Amino acid sequence: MIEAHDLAKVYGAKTAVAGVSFTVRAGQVTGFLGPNGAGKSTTMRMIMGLDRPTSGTVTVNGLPYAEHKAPLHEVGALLDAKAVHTGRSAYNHLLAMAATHSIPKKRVHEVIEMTGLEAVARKKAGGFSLGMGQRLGIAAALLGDPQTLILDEPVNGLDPEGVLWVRNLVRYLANQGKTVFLSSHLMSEMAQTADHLIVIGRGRIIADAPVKEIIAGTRQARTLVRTDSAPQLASLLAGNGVTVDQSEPETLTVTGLEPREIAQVALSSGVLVYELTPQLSSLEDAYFDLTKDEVEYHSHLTGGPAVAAPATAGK
Ligand SMILES: Nc1ncnc2c1ncn2[C@@H]1O[C@H](COP(=O)(O)OP(=O)(O)OP(=O)(O)O)[C@@H](O)[C@H]1O
Repeated sequence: MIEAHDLAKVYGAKTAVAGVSFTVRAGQVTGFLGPNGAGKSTTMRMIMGLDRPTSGTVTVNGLPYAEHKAPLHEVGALLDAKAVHTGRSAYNHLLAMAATHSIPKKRVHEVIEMTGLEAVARKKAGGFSLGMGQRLGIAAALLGDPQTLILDEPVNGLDPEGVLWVRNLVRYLANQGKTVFLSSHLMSEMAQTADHLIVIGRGRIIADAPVKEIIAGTRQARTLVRTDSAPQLASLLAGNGVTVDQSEPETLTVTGLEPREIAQVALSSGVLVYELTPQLSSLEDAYFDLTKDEVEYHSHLTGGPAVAAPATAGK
């Protein structure tokens, strides 16, 4: 378990983390999501004792990281996949780490196998691709079979097979009762991987809830409507907080009304409707809604979540 209380980090005039409190629980995958510069890496570094908090506290399994006698058995972290001694082979790198905690060679072989590094284990880590470096970083994090895992952008640089592998691995570890804390910019990835999300924007927590609640809670109901009288129905529905977007001749997307209310309007005007489908909002939509006021560098999001402003028909 990870527990942060009023945790803050200020660099000169810059407040990177503005006093956050949260709990990351065992037995589930918790995603740490936020735009660039939101404070994710700084928070993770403070958890790992690599950055001293300006104020507040953070503990891992009940103690500050530095007070654990055998930290590799408590918490494994992937914070910077490039932080590997480049001249050493992957095997020797892991062996050297293992030696600091009297971890047997057998475990080194195990983590190499778990991370699919067998073929390159004797090669110098300096020549590794980004994806291989990520796998090695994850192998190192798993070495002490820790109760808590902290992975900063673990799918960064991985191919689709690697992404799937990370997803299955973290799920497996959470099912074993471990605490898994994972950061990512990839909202779609989080939707498939995490059970619970902590969303951070400009150093503050803006959501801390199960993924399902975040998806369900932030958007107004949207309904796909198919009708042979699209312009007529659009003008009947639009206005008073209801927006209607016509994407195809017989297709409308209605925001702000429940399907039953749309059907009622259509019925009372004699308009034929042949499909009414509630649209589930994606995590990407929810994330964009949550963070739209919290983005430090707006340009970083312009190529990101595609949330088209609905056009209002009939105006
Ligand atoms: N050593 C430092 N000195 C000064 N400012 C820093 C330092 N480290 C981070 N910051 C600033 O603190 C803020 C939070 O940075 P942080 O790296 O924690 O964000 P992040 O959410 O991990 O972002 P990204 O996804 O881009 O890595 C940013 O504005 C960053 O520029």
